[in-house]
Amino acid sequence: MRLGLIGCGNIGEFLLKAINKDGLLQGGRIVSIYGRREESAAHLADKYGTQFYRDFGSFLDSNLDMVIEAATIEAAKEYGCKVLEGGKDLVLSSIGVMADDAFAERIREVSQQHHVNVFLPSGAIGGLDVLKSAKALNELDAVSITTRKPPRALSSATSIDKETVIFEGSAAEAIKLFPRNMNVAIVLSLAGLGSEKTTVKMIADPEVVKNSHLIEATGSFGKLKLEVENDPMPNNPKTSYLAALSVLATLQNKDKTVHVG
Ligand SMILES: NC(=O)C1=CN([C@@H]2O[C@H](COP(=O)(O)OP(=O)(O)OC[C@H]3O[C@@H](n4cnc5c(N)ncnc54)[C@H](OP(=O)(O)O)[C@@H]3O)[C@@H](O)[C@H]2O)C=CC1
Ligand SMILES: O=C([O-])CC(=O)C(=O)O
Repeated sequence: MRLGLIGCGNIGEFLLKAINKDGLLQGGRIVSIYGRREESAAHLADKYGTQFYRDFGSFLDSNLDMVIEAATIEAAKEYGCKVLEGGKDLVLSSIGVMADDAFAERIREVSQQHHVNVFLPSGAIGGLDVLKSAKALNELDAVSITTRKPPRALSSATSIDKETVIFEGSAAEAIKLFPRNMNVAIVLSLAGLGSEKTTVKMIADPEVVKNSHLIEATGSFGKLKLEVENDPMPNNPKTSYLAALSVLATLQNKDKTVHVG
């Protein structure tokens, strides 16, 4: 499987190391990367034996089977449909882009037209399997996420010196205000009740070093309560290491014939 990568930051470099250096994706290799900053992307291309493209068209034409987006919501919006129209599967990290209903609808249409797949990894959270089962008979009643991060992981809250609730509202509002921290709320919305009905609480807490997410849900199945306490990525405290692992796991599982969960 020939993979292309958009974005050469934390998740991008994690994938380059895991796949191209450590061989953790059987039969797969990142052969092309697309980035904005030539100096860092060219260095990574050299380090991990791949080709760097500055021109998106040439990147897409480099005989790829699948493209992984690990950049930003804006980049996902700009390039997502082009990838699918080019006949390639797509893995999105910046899942917040799917909070835009018109864009999400377009992604569904284009992927059907071109017979390609879009993968939305569970990212920095879990419990999506429970929500999907719980709503099989439309009997999922409520879903919430409480995110607690150190202030330095929340760029808008750098001067906070005691535990502070910095946001309470819907997932739809949360992703607009915190596009680098609330992708989790949108994947949760997609698995459950949608971004208007999924409720979010964000806490900046100077006492913690981990990024924790508490998922709670109720329905005819009973109750869900799941908390992950994530170590941050070394170079980007906003991003949890689990988010990078989940992109790799999505790639490792995509062609399995026996599906778990
Ligand atoms: N689903 C989930 O649970 C999670 C999702 N995420 C999301 O995943 C994405 C990647 O995260 P992470 O790797 O930590 O982020 P980083 O900020 O470490 O890296 C992002 C990279 O994307 C590049 N980039 C930005 N815009 C473009 C563009 N238009 N074209 C090409 N490259 C671009 C940046 O380059 P430059 O240096 O030029 O800006 C940078 O190299 C983010 O959107 C993040 O919010 C993160 C955590 C959890
Ligand atoms: O990595 C995390 O803990 C969550 C995050 O930033 C996001 O969902 O955007």
